[in-house]
Amino acid sequence: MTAAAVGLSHSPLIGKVDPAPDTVQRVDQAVARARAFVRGFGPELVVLFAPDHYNGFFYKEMPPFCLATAAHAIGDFGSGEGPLSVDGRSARSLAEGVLDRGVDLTISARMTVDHGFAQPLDVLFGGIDRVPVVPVFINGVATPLGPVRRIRALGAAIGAAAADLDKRVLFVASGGLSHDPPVPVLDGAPPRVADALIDGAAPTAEQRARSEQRVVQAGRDYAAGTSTRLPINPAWDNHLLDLIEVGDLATVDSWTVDWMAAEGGGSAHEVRTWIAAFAALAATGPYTLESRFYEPVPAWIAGFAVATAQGR
Ligand SMILES: O=C(O)/C=C/c1cccc(O)c1O
Ligand SMILES: [Fe+2]
Repeated sequence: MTAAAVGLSHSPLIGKVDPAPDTVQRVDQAVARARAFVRGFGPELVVLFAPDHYNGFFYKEMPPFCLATAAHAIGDFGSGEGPLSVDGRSARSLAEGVLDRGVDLTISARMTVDHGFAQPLDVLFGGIDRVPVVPVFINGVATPLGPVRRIRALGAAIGAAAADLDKRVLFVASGGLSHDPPVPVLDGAPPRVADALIDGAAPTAEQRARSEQRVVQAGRDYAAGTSTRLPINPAWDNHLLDLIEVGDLATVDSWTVDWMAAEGGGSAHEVRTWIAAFAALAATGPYTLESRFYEPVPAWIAGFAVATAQGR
């Protein structure tokens, strides 16, 4: 088995609230490099770790993480819509391998996913149905969140299980790094919002447009420097990238949930996808970071990072 990994921040604001052209150009270059890396690697299977933003997972039942044997994307913010090409056989085999290794995995035979999954598939592969994929949802917003060491354990179990597949496997992380977008919070939410977060009744087109517009406005406020939300934290973001670069993921085991949110914002826990993906790669053997890009992009409400790593 050969393995590689790509970490890629996502933002639904890309193309909607854009930063200066030179920033877009630098990001485009980093993404083009990641795309070339993926083409060169030629994955037979992609294990995609991504969060959800109350489009597929709700408080009625909110697992800390969940692996899909089938999935479809809703197409929020103009991202890809429709079924993902889930490799059901590999998905079941990974699920068994993870459970055998003592990590209590939830599975979904009909996962609903949003831009968190669709954007990296669109960006890296040109569509959501172009490559055999096993989607793995990692909760990064719905508190209470469990200790991050459990996410590293999940990643390590998935990596070890993937090593039994005899395939070229690419682990992809979607999300982070530090960012604090206006994602709703259940604690103290008015009854109408609480019901939506718990039951997940499909919003009307009008409601969806309103909530997407709220995020767009938040991006404009960040870009203008008038946002009252937590700023992007480049020092924290680069600290995580340093740990990933030197393969010292065990350090995150001592990070507390509250400290991560205080440093990186309400959605900083999307970095759990990075921790899972690189722990998965590390479980297959040592790796080398081939590329690393980082830039804070307030207009996208994202500490925006792109990294590629090759198993040795
Ligand atoms: O409100 C949402 O659905 C998501 C917003 C958002 C904004 C910026 C970066 C992200 O990772 C997001 O998920
Ligand atoms: Fe997100």
